[in-house]
Amino acid sequence: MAQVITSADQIDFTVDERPSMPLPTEVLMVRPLHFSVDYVINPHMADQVGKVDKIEANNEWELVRSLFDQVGMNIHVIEDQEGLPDMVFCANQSLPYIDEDGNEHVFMSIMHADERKDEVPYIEQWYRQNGYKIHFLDEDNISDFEGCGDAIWHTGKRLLWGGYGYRSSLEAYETISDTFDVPILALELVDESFYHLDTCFCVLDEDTALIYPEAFTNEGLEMINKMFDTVIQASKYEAEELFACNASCPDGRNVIIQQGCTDVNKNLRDNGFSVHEVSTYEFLKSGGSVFCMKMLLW
Ligand SMILES: NC(=O)NCCC[C@H](N)C(=O)O
Repeated sequence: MAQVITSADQIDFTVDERPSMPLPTEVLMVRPLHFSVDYVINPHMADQVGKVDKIEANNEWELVRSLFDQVGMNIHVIEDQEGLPDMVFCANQSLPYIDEDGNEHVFMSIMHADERKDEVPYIEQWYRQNGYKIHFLDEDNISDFEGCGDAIWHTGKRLLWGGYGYRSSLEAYETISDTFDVPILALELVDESFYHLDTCFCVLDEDTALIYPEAFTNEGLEMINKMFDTVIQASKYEAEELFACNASCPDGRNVIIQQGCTDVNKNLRDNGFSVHEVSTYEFLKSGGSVFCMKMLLW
């Protein structure tokens, strides 16, 4: 039965009580040969049309890839497509899941912007080739859902966080919760610079999150504070200009993050995390950084 939770008083379990889910071991990445800013679908892209340095972008992408490799993840690479300049952001076209019997499932996204809709079948093809059970949302009743841009697994737990408001609809989470049989803690996003949950919320381990508080409602903040023992807060500068919260911590220990997030990085180290900085400046021009440049899988 679907359980979509929108306020702290509806949460009738603790994180410890949720069944465990294996940590991801695999990473899917899309090589950005055709990456550019060709249109404006989020505030970060304004004034950046035509301004991507493609060679630099490829160098940055290689360094992101090598960091995931260094922290022990297995990497799978597919090629992007001409005419789909945002395909590199492969957190967005799907939401994968591993069930208690070890079967792999995926929900395919309904992209909010027309410009990105054609990315989804290419990613779907990869899942098909790799034996996933593929699920679809009902496009007649659900207007949009942008995968792990908005739907983020609680590290090591059968528990999902779901952002909504700009790119994903709250209704999508009913179907997902029902199909995957997991509760979903739904967080409304209220600042368009933080248009995906992964721009303002990063689960670091079972007990720790990194957030930009101003992107949420009070109800949302109460849920976050109820479920995490430690909540690290990013400043407006590090969150908005450097995408600090778009970091990735695939193993609950190593954090891969845009270069220069000085205050956040100190906080991460003080809390026992290993910090790996990387430049994603070319991708920031499009409104993305480390987290959205990959998909974590099992
Ligand atoms: N934050 C993410 O998960 N993805 C970044 C997507 C950037 C892309 N230009 C977009 O606006 O959809």
